[in-house]
Amino acid sequence: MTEAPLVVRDLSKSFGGLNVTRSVSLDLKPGEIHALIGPNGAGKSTLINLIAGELRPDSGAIRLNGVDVTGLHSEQRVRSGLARSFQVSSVLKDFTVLENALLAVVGRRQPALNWWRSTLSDTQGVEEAMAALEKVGLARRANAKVATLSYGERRHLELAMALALKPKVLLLDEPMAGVGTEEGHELTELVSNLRTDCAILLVEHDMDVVFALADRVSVLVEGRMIATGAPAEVREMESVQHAYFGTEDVW
Ligand SMILES: Nc1ncnc2c1ncn2[C@@H]1O[C@H](COP(=O)(O)OP(=O)(O)OP(=O)(O)O)[C@@H](O)[C@H]1O
Repeated sequence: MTEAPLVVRDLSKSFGGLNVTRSVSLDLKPGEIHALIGPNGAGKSTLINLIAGELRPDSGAIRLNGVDVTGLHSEQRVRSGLARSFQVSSVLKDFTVLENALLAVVGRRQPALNWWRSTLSDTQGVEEAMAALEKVGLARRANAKVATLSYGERRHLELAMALALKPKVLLLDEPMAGVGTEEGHELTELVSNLRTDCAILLVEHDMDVVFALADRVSVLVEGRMIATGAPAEVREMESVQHAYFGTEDVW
């Protein structure tokens, strides 16, 4: 049987005396959107950073498409089929939309020096970058300077840059943060359609978005994974209501 695109096993991470990730295990199935939720400070971003390779775990293992990537750098994980879209805007404002998407394509294919000169005449690269922009509805803005894009359009571009890496696994850390209601709906639909391209691990605080998108939900509380299941199922779990929701009715 083929292994799940992302398998996390018994992952642990401490900062000084603080155990932020405690023996966390997680499987991401092909084509699923899996939401990771939990209260502030539960360790969601730390887990994403561990999976992306920005942080090293103290123990445990991470496998991408059957390959153990625990000891690999983030760029090597990208080449193994992992991409992430950042919470903080990471696009180059003085470049055009197309140039930003092209940078992502080139970064995947040719991380060595001397890349930019060859990139400008790289028709296949341009086609791949345009295909990624098409996916997020930004192709018509390809030649616009990023500085002229709306905030929502920049979030679309960040997604396109992640997609240009042709990932099998996409990590999305609060993709809707800071966007308005209408743009939020658009982004939700867009993310929903990405299911056919890759499996997605989504960190999201907005429960409406979680319910609209997630096939499964995992709940992280104080560094421990306390529940995984279908959204409606997880919502009803007493342990989840007790540990995560406390006095607030966030659903
Ligand atoms: N580099 C670090 N050094 C020390 N402590 C850290 C570091 N990074 C995170 N922490 C701590 O680890 C805990 C988990 O943080 P993390 O950002 O992963 O939580 P989170 O669930 O993403 O929170 P939020 O929902 O507020 O973004 C917090 O107590 C945080 O202060």
